[in-house]
Amino acid sequence: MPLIALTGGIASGKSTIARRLTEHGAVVVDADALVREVQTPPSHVLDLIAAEFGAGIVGPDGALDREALGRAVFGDPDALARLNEIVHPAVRELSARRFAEAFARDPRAVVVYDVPLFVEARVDGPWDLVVVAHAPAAVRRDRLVSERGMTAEDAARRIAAQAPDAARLAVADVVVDTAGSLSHTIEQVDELWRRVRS
Ligand SMILES: CC(C)(COP(=O)(O)OP(=O)(O)OC[C@H]1O[C@@H](n2cnc3c(N)ncnc32)[C@H](O)[C@@H]1O)[C@@H](O)C(=O)NCCC(=O)NCCS
Ligand SMILES: Nc1ncnc2c1ncn2[C@@H]1O[C@H](COP(=O)(O)OP(=O)(O)OP(=O)(O)O)[C@@H](O)[C@H]1O
Repeated sequence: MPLIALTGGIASGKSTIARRLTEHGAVVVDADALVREVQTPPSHVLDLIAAEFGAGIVGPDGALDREALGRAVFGDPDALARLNEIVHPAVRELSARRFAEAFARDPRAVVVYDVPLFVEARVDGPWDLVVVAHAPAAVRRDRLVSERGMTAEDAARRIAAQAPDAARLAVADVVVDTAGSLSHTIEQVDELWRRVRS
């Protein structure tokens, strides 16, 4: 039955942790995927985004131009706040539905919500555990540059658009140290799984 929130800054290793938990049998609900789902046309959320940020934010195929919207919001806190106000309520509703569906299918399921903006969006819920993936911002910035091809400036803007490490650590029940080797991360996740399953 446990409902677990998994958060961490960008490139902190949440996906790595979520994948390992899936291998153990957890049901992972991915907030980034829910964001994409509520933005896929036909979509009331997409209509609101176009009304707020201009029709140029929607490509010729009718889909959201993510790069253009990213340029508009990362680096402009007011614009980002307006985007969040449009997107987050829809994601909140959809996530609650997904948790309920997972527990209806299997009341003993371990459901993990992979949610980057747990702190920023004040995502509330009856969490049994809050797990924070933690690697210092400098490590995450280097990963964004070397592995995702971002410029150092883009990486810094994305990181600055999120809560500081201390704010996430303050709400953690469990911290997974993701600054070391991948096998060190996996070992900690396996330990976490034993704890939630015992
Ligand atoms: C601005 C958008 C179009 C950029 O799309 P893009 O494909 O470049 O990035 P993607 O969605 O894959 O996000 C990658 C990472 O960026 C960070 N990020 C995304 N949105 C935000 C945000 N609103 N505030 C801070 N960080 C964010 C997160 O760490 C996320 O995991 C998109 O991120 C978006 O619509 N964001 C608003 C909704 C949101 O809050 N998403 C975060 C998940 S809860
Ligand atoms: N010890 C580690 N634990 C986890 N990931 C690591 C570690 N060392 C290096 N990495 C790398 O760091 C990157 C983390 O990216 P990942 O997609 O897992 O992060 P994320 O938190 O899900 O990011 P996002 O917020 O952008 O969705 C991966 O490329 C992963 O291989």
